[in-house]
Amino acid sequence: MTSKRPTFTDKEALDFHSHPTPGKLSVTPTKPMATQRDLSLAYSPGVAVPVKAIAADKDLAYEYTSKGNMVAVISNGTAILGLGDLGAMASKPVMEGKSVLFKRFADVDSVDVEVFSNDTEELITTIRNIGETWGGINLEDIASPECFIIESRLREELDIPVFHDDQHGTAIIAAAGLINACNITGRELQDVKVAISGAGAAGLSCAGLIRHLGVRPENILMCDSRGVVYEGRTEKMDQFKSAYAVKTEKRTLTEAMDGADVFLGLSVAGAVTKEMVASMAPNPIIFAMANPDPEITPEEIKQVRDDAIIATGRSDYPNQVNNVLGFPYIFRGALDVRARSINEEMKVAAAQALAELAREDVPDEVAAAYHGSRPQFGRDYIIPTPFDPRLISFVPPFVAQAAIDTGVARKEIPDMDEYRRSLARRLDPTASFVQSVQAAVREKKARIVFAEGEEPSVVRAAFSFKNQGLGEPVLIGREEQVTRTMQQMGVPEGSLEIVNARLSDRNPEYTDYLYDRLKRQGFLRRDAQRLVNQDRNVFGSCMLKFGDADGMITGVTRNYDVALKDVQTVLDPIPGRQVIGMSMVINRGKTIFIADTSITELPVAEDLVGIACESASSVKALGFTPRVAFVSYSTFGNPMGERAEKVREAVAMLDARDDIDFEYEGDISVDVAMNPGHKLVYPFSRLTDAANVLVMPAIHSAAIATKILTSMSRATVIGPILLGFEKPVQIASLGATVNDIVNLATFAAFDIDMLGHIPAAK
Ligand SMILES: NC(=O)C1=CN([C@@H]2O[C@H](COP(=O)(O)OP(=O)(O)OC[C@H]3O[C@@H](n4cnc5c(N)ncnc54)[C@H](OP(=O)(O)O)[C@@H]3O)[C@@H](O)[C@H]2O)C=CC1
Ligand SMILES: CC(=O)C(=O)O
Ligand SMILES: [Mg+2]
Repeated sequence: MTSKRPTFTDKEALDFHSHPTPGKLSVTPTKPMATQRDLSLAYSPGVAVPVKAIAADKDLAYEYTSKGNMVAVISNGTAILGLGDLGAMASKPVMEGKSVLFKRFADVDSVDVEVFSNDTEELITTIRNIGETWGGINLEDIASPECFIIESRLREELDIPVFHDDQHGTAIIAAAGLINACNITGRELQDVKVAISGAGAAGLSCAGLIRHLGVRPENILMCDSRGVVYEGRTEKMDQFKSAYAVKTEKRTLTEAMDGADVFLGLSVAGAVTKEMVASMAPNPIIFAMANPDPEITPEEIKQVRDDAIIATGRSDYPNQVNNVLGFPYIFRGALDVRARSINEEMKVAAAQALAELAREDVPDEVAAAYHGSRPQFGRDYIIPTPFDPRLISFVPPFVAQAAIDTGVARKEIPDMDEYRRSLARRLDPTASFVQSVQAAVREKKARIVFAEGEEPSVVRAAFSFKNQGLGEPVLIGREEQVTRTMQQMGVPEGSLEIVNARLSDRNPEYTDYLYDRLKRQGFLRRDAQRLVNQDRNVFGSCMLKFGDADGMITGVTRNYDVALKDVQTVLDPIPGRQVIGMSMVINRGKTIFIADTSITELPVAEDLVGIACESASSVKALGFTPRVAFVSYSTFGNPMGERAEKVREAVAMLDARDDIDFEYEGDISVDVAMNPGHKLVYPFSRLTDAANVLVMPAIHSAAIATKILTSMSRATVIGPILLGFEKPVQIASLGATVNDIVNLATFAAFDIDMLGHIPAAK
């Protein structure tokens, strides 16, 4: 297969880490700190009450502090990834990264702690002394063999889970893959012969776990930089390797792999040759997991074998064996039962759960997370991918149950089904939603115009858009200027298409069209010519009109109204449809849509009907069931007023139509509409649940409400998404971030308008 390795420049990686705020983490309070009362409860004197309670019973820290959902990621930087000993400070980006993954995949709060010491005893003392304050400790990137001593001592001395991820995380995922690879090749674990390259943290832990799962000790040949770890060897041995030494005549990795069913690589790139692979048993299982480059590449393996099941630690080949599939979910399960440790049974439960999940049928919403292709259990899909949204609700219950069964849980889970549902609700819905839109867009390979092509943030967004496989960006601008910006951004020359409006051979055709459109509005031909040459929004819109591109993103350098006017110079609404702006607001597991946030200032009843039809159809196209509320300051006529009357008129107009296939209600105030229990007071309401589409009575209420949500809550706001134009154009707000631009470009490529809409008027 060809490498699909995601490409980014060093500058992009640095910018990602420094903008808009240095680092990847921040702390968010869970209590309001608004009033004097809040202050006296949160701090002195109120805080004295939980202090005394915890002093009397330390386990009450789980009730009154964040301990129960807080994991420390601790390192001294002596073995950072495959980069070696680069010190504690250099390990900070990785540790922050692990903390972010904890939050992203399992809603575990986490902070990184770097300890500036390479002394084993000092490290143990330091971690032990701060240990009990956390719900668990994830040790990371600490060199072997010290890591074994540090972890086992801390496990003895602390009453919380201490888990060295590089050992056990890796072992759990490798074991899950091995269980499934054996299943596919018809092998039993107790029969397989395994050669392992690497007798360090990861290699020895893998050997330990697969032994526990049934592989016979004498069938595991460990190799390190000196060859096979055999009984009687003295060179470069320690107590940890000795535990895996076997009686054998074999001395080299070449000999160990001869006839082996399974190879596990946890050593260094290039440790394995094609000849070694060729000598393995039929249908060999080859996990070359060294990072960032495997012991042998899948391409090399395929040159000598067509019957191998292959896995690597990387995301650009099928079957990624990486510990990110493990630690978030293992700790989630452990924390939820307030486990005192993570034991073998919990690790085995996690490995078996991961193996089982890969064998399950992949439903639609999961296929979306796999970039649109539906994986099927088999040689190229032996293990779920990290973005599988089922992981959060599938794996932790097995871990939690194993903790309960083995007596290390402080807490039971009374209702496992409810626990599973609550786990699913923890997942940030933005990420899954954006991913499913991205999956659809990747299939389309749309050509998207980035109209402000000389702007640094636009260049970066275009590069990111292309690298994520979302489509083909076209930058409008002067070549020398765009190229200079690309150089400053570290974007490789020639990697993005640039179109100079002034020099384009499409100008005469675009000018003819525009002149014909504007000639009765006081425009001369040369005015039209000037617009095409000089106005990038006009030129870009002409590209869409003539099919030279599929969508456009603009707005970063001009205010919304100006950009909109430029676009309207060239493009019309879809006949029978209304152009609207719809914002998507995602907060704490809930998604709502607000319209019209950008076009019609004071909508009359007909406009409100159009806004409702447009937004309901779009929301449906995005995979949601729309429940539309025509919101107002009044609820069902109380109090009456001029604006509320327009809203009531709009509802009556919809009532008179027979082509409306979505739920709607109004006039209704926001608090009533968004309360699923509102039927108790208004039993006649036609909404079957809380409204998720809020049609606002005027643009100012829509825009103000959305901005308040953005500023005052942790809500993620996408949009306004522009709907109803004959060609998909999206307008970002002035100074939009690279992420905002990419999101809106993705919506331009998605082209919701083409997905079937109810007309504004019948
Ligand atoms: N995919 C994943 O999720 C993970 C992958 N890894 C990868 O596994 C590898 C090892 O990591 P880790 O166990 O933490 O590191 P360690 O430093 O603890 O262990 C490395 C081991 O590799 C051995 N080794 C070095 N060179 C060779 C060679 N040429 N042939 C055979 N063995 C060799 C070392 O031998 P000796 O003992 O003689 O020095 C040592 O036993 C790294 O590449 C890392 O990226 C690690 C964690 C997770
Ligand atoms: C994946 C990981 O934890 C490592 O490479 O160290
Ligand atoms: Mg690591």
